[in-house]
Amino acid sequence: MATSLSEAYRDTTLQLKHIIPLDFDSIHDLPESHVWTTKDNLLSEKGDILSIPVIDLNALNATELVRNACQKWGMFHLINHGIPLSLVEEAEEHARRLFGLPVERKLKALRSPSGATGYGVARISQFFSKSMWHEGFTIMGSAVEHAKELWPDEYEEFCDTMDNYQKKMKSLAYEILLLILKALEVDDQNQDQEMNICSPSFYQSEGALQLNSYPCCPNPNRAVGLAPHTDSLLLTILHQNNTNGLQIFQEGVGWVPVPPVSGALVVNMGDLMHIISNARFPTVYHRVVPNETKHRFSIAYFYGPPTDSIIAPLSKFQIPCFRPVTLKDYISLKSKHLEKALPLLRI
Ligand SMILES: C=C1C[C@]23C[C@H]1CC[C@H]2[C@@]12CCC[C@@](C)(C(=O)O1)[C@H]2[C@@H]3C(=O)O
Ligand SMILES: O=C(O)CCC(=O)C(=O)O
Ligand SMILES: [Fe+2]
Repeated sequence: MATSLSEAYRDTTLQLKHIIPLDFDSIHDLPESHVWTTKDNLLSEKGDILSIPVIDLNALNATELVRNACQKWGMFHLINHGIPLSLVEEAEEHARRLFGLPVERKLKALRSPSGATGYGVARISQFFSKSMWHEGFTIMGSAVEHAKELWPDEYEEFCDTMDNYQKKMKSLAYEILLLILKALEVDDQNQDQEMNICSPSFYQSEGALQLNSYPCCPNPNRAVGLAPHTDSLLLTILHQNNTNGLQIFQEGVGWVPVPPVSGALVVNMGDLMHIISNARFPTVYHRVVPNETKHRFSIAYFYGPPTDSIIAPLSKFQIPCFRPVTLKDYISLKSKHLEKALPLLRI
């Protein structure tokens, strides 16, 4: 039996203090545990004029637009993506309902120290001495076990919405992946072969869903919503509610805000895409800054191949700059070395 994604994320080293979020409802001042002194808050001076491209999935020149956006930013806003707005709104509504529960209730669905799913702080928290102004809920496959802990009698609607959302995201992610392979000039003939490099059973990948909540913050300048990181898998599809906060880092430019575009989903490249594109596409280093007056919610879908797939630069690249790695091994490298995982694979 192949290892499931949640098994690959099983961790035996995490401690409970690295899982339980703050009880935001009862806090009126920023506690010392959440004050980040080293945070460089500097936004790019060109930040206002720089903006992440908006791409229409049905545009005739979508491939070229995706190629340029991926090369320059590793990120784009996607419109005409075919996901009904009603489904996105429904999922956001469920996320609000979940994070709005009293803390005792949310803690019933706490991620276990060795587990991958449920309520808790972001996994990367263990690498930082200060805590983030954030709470999350991770779903891999069915959410039913944790949903029952949150709402013993009325968990079904939540599960149905999350199932449906994941299913739609998965087919959209696949469509985007094909577009990206085209953008990388993998011709149709080679496509099957290239897909096999990613996986013999690519279509069985499950992906993961992360609901994020960043409550209003009493002192946003000294706090961090989500610390800078890159996403590990192939690509991420993000819905952000109408609240600023997401920023991406560009070498030589600084932090660039990614304000929400109504109706659009944000697509960003992850570490695995950086590998298969032989470093032609950057993996996006991003963070979230908190807000004093608006509560930010976001929903991220992480798309990747099955965990036993071998990840390597596409065969068209004659001088590969990464050595092959299975996703399972990459996950364990990343959980030990965070952003030093990718350089460790450099040839
Ligand atoms: C499939 C994934 C992707 C994960 C781990 C696992 C489930 C939760 C995802 C996140 C969500 C929050 C940021 C991140 C960096 C984190 O701490 O947990 C992500 C991470 C990754 O992209 O590495
Ligand atoms: O809230 C956001 O916009 C960012 C979320 C994110 O980066 C993640 O879940 O990996
Ligand atoms: Fe992320």
